Amino acid sequence: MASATNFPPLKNDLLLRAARGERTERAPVWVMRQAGRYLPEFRKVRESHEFFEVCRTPALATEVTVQPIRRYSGLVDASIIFSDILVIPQAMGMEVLMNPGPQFPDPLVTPADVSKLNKVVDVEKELGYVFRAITQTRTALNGEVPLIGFCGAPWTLFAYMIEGGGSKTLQKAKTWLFKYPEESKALLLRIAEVCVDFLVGQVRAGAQLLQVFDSWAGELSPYDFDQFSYPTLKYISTNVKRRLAEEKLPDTPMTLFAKGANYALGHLAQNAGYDVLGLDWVIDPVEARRIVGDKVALQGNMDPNVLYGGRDAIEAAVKRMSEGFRAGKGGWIANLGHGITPGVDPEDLRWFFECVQKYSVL
Ligand SMILES: Cc1c2[nH]c(c1CCC(=O)O)Cc1[nH]c(c(CCC(=O)O)c1C)Cc1[nH]c(c(CCC(=O)O)c1C)Cc1[nH]c(c(C)c1CCC(=O)O)C2
Repeated sequence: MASATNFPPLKNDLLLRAARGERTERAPVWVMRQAGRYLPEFRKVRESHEFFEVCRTPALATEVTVQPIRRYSGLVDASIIFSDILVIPQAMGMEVLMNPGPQFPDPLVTPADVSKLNKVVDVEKELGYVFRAITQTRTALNGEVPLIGFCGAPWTLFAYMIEGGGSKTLQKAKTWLFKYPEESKALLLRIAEVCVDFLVGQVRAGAQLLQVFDSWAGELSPYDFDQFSYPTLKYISTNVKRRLAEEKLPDTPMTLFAKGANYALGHLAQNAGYDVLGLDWVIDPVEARRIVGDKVALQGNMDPNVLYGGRDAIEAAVKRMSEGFRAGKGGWIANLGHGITPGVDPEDLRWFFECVQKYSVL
């Protein structure tokens, strides 16, 4: 396997220091989905290339990953590789379309359908294009900011694979959990194994921080999260860290964004094995810090819709968020509480970055 070394030296390590729990001089800032449709330069690339074509073509993935770094040069402190969480179901043998949301023409209906998935997933073969995109992007970034790699969490991917796309109730995926708990746990573990190989490969290719997106964690009761999602999240952090050490790869900080699972914050901080917990906007920063103690860094958590409220609203929200996170101990990475949406004016996002730079100073 290709091992990427000798990248340009990193000039801005705020993100990595905050992820390790340091109270940095100001908060590093980036936003989830920062490479996306709110940017005209992204829409331009998408005019002539399908979504998954961009993911699979390292030169295009590099270009769109770097777009927000170029536009907001000096204001944004991290890049995240352009890809999607659904590349894992694809690697496992499922077809996924994006039109405009995700759609699986042949979702898993009953546990018998699991036999249709690839028995063994060779991530180098199936997802090598992500690794090549990471290596190219890391070179193109020229050390300006660190590069984040990511994957979807097993529960969220399981839900997509069974629902066949987005869903309001997750009725089909939950039917599996409650009707076929053992088969569900076995499939969740299979997905987790692919996540581990995929994340380790991303570090080998040049990713400097890893984020796991459990976007649908909040749909589970605390008990069911503990039964079905938590064990796979723990499995991922334990095995990624073990493998990185064994393979003498850099010890890489890991972020867990378990959206809506604020009921589990204390437990996750104590036991899940992640360096950073991502927060949605439904929890107050001071309260979140009180719950997690100084065990982890926190990331988040402005409501993405504040970006539609105009400059004064953005400034007031950033000021309040900064005061909350900076009042407590530990590291803080400023971000939104979920992805930025397509209708945001890029100049309003610039203002958000400027406000973070102003108000997060210690
Ligand atoms: C659930 C989920 C998905 N994908 C992802 C998640 C977890 C985060 C979350 O909860 O939002 C993660 C993701 N998707 C994308 C990234 C790229 C990196 C970045 O954050 O800039 C990342 C980290 C690109 C994308 N992934 C997608 C787009 C838009 C598609 C397009 O370009 O036409 C982008 C930029 C498509 C996508 N992909 C997915 C959905 C539901 C959709 C359609 C809805 C939407 O557009 O927001 C699945």
